[in-house]
Amino acid sequence: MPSTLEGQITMEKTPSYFVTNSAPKRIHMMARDIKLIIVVRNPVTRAISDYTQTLSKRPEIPTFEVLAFKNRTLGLIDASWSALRIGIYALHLESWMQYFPLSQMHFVSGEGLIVDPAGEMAKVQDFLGLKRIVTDKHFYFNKTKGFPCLKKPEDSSTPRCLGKSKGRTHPKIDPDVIRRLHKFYKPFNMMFYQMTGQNFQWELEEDGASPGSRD
Ligand SMILES: Nc1ncnc2c1ncn2[C@@H]1O[C@H](COP(=O)(O)OS(=O)(=O)O)[C@@H](OP(=O)(O)O)[C@H]1O
Repeated sequence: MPSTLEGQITMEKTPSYFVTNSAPKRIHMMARDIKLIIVVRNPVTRAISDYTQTLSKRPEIPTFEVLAFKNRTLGLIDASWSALRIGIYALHLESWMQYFPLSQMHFVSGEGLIVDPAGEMAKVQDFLGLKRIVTDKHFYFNKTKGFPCLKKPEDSSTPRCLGKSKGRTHPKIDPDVIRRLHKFYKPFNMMFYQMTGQNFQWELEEDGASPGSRD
């Protein structure tokens, strides 16, 4: 990682740190005053997105419905399947809270990032103590992509959307499985809202009408 000069902030992005048990202690040893940004979305949609990504690389894997259960008849969810385990945010956050105060953490709503990217970016910039440089002016909604894109990135004069692997169409999942997963996550989500003091309102999405969700 390059040295950070006066007036610069060094950023590092590794989504898997949030769910790596050893990460909080190691990061605390490296820089205890670090600021942590965690992007979270409805864990059910997150799991389907995760599965979609794996499926694109390994089309032979079993269906989502098969992988999600230890025993489907008994309704026993396989919480050890990484696509599902990652979404138990309260569990992962607990390890971080043993080393870092909440004031050093900022939670970005994945849904908010799609419906109001400038609003989420304003909160990120405030958290980092930066001027609100990135605003509404920087985004436009790309109808073909179905997501917001950057009007004009720093290094180019043409608009830029995220790549093809972001915002892929998800496979259709059995609605009963979706319902069971919502039920499974509900207590963990409640715990997460309590721990963060933020209500992400994922329970309102149980009818499948989540903002930005195409499941
Ligand atoms: N602007 C914009 N354009 C495209 N996609 C967007 C955008 N904002 C948020 N998203 C959502 O980001 C999801 C992919 O994020 P990932 O967590 O897989 O990214 S990463 O692997 O951590 O880089 C991706 O999930 P999928 O829809 O499942 O592909 C999107 O829903």
